[in-house]
Amino acid sequence: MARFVITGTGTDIGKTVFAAGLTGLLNASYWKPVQTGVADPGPRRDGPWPGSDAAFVHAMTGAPILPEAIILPEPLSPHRAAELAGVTIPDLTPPAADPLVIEGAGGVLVPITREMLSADLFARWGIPVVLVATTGLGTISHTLTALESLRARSCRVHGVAFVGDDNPDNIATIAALGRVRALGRLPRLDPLTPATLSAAMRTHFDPQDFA
Ligand SMILES: Nc1ncnc2c1ncn2[C@@H]1O[C@H](COP(=O)(O)OP(=O)(O)OP(=O)(O)O)[C@@H](O)[C@H]1O
Ligand SMILES: C[C@H](N)[C@H](N)CCCCCC(=O)O
Ligand SMILES: [Mg+2]
Repeated sequence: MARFVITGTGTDIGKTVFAAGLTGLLNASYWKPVQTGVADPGPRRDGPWPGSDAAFVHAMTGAPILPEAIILPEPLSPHRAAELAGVTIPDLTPPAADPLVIEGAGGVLVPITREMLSADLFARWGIPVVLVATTGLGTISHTLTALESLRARSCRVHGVAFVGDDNPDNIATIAALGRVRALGRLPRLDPLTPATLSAAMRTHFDPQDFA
């Protein structure tokens, strides 16, 4: 089985870019169960909604995209975006695809509902969790805090994937104090293209670490 949940130390930190890279590296399918901040494009096109994380992953990899369980227009936490849309979050049982890369919304404790946080869902799934973290100042506390939150909820922590400029001591410190595998580091790519992302993933990550 090669099924992984991609979560992060927060929102906007690089989960989708890393998830796209991992999806390509593993020849996996991709699933974003709850997407917020994306407006309905009208009659659903044959494919991911423009502006969604799934649309980015598909553009970067051409990978099979499994439809979101729910897409909400407000760029907010799922619990609040659903309330404002007047809907309830549906059942979020992962598809059976394998290999499969699942991307969470925002950081590890983002509320899916007012009763269930993202990490609670990941624990229920029992799928290994990859925590995406930045490399610069501030990441040590953010990452160790996220790891404690995941473990307190019995999530299966697979390792940390870093995004950003190299920072060997921050990475080593997090690995040691967090008792966690540093899986690799994805540099900030410019340009960010299917080719540069694929090359960077092959250079900085080992598929065997996800076997
Ligand atoms: N390795 C990278 N190289 C270049 N740009 C990057 C990289 N990682 C992230 N970015 C850019 O940073 C921004 C945020 O990245 P991304 O969308 O992956 O964040 P996210 O954690 O998935 O956010 P969300 O919580 O909304 O899902 C995007 O504009 C993305 O293109
Ligand atoms: C809108 C954003 N891009 C994500 N989809 C959702 C992020 C929720 C963050 C909630 C929080 O931690 O305050
Ligand atoms: Mg994302």
